[in-house]
Amino acid sequence: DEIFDYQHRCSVDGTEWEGLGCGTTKLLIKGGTVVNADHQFIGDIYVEDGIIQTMGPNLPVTDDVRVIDASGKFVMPGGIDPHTHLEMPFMGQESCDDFFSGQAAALAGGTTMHIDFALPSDGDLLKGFEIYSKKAKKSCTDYGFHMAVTTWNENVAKDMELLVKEKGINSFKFFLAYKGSLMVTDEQLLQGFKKCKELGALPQVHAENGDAVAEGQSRIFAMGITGPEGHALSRPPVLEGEATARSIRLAKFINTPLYVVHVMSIDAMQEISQARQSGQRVIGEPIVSGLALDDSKLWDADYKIAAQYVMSPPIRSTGHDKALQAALSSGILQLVGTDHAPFNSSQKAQGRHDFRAIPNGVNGIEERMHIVWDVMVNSGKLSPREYVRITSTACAQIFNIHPRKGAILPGSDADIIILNPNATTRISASTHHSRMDTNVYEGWTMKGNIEVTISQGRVVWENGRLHVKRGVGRYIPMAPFSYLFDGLDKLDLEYVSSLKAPVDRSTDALTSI
Ligand SMILES: NC(=O)NCCC(=O)O
Ligand SMILES: [Zn+2]
Ligand SMILES: [Zn+2]
Repeated sequence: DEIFDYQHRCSVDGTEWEGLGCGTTKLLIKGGTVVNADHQFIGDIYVEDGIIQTMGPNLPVTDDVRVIDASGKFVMPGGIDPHTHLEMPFMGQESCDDFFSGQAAALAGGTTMHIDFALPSDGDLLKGFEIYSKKAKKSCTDYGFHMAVTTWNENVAKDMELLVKEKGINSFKFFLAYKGSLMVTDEQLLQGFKKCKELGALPQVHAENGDAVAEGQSRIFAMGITGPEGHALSRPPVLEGEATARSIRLAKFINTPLYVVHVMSIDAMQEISQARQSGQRVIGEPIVSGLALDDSKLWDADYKIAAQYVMSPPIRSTGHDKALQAALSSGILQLVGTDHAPFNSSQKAQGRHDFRAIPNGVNGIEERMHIVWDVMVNSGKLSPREYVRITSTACAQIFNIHPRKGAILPGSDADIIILNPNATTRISASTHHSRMDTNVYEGWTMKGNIEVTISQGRVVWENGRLHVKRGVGRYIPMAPFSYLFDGLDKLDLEYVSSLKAPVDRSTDALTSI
């Protein structure tokens, strides 16, 4: 935590804050281009008590208000990362960013909220939720949870109900990969989908065929390929396409909406495209590494470099990245996450002689907003408004926290970023705020810099300095039955009425015997 530059301490509303500007609870962000997902205008935003109060041209200002000049810059909702793994126990390691360091990194990169995946503890969902809630007490920004379901029994069903009705959970992730640990069978997946639908919770899938991955790993290892490149070779896109197609079809059979996390390949993206074209409610989430990187580094002769890029589903060969970008532009895919699952080089060293033991995961929580700006907006593939939609608003809508989050509107939380399109950003492990000792975007240089991040109405990132405090991050409960569930009952009725009438056999020969 010594990396953070605390200038002074002060007390505001009984809370101790550290850092420059920490005492300012009244802010006027002046003259910027204010961008929402559906409209933009040049004007001011007035913030007080952590809430956006008013917006418009030339708002009046009093002496006790701090004015931030945003002319020539974009003023946008803070990023919401729908997919992170902080302090995650996984493959014999624990991801090296905790809820403080990971969130501090997020704030330095313009992300003001994230949704982390809480894992069950020995299959116990409630216990897992409590453990994660405790870990998150050190939070310095707002967060929510998805809950993973890794087995099926009566207790799981009961816990799901309690988590949705009393604990603010409205999404559950099912792993179709990681055989022998997190993976569920089709039967378990079906039961989970049914329960999700009943509760109005969104099922999410990690779509890779875990049985086939295990087979692929044995095959590639037996060929003498033991290094990080073996990871990509052992779980090709066809296995992601298969599991994506299977989960989409099972979701159709149950008539539930579905969210496919970390879409990494053309194969998976095309399945989502086809389902959406047929009218099925499927959400596709690409992640930054899939949009911006290719698999070439997995073949680097230096193990430390190659192992950094090991994640699942794997980062694919050139071509998949461009296709995913295009799918995002055209609306086939809806929002961008990171799957920030940071394992540093000493943790990655665990798989030095066997790629199957390399902890899976890459960094991204701090880089997402900049890389997506570069890859999608600087390239002309998306407008700033669309950028806001895929980095913030769509996530808030899907997880039912809009317009509290994901919007610059009177009454919304004052989670705001100021992006200077003419300034330059350079990404490096030597300057980032995550605890990772490497960065998969090392050396990436781009036009556009998030100069200011405001979280809960306070300036937490400014002039290249973080001003954050443990424990002020709030758990944001998420209500069930988002817009994705509207009208599902009508489709259920349509299904029932489409069934051909059953045959009356009461008078046939066998019955009368
Ligand atoms: N993706 C990855 O490699 N690690 C995190 C766990 C997961 O999301 O599957
Ligand atoms: Zn996953
Ligand atoms: Zn993940």
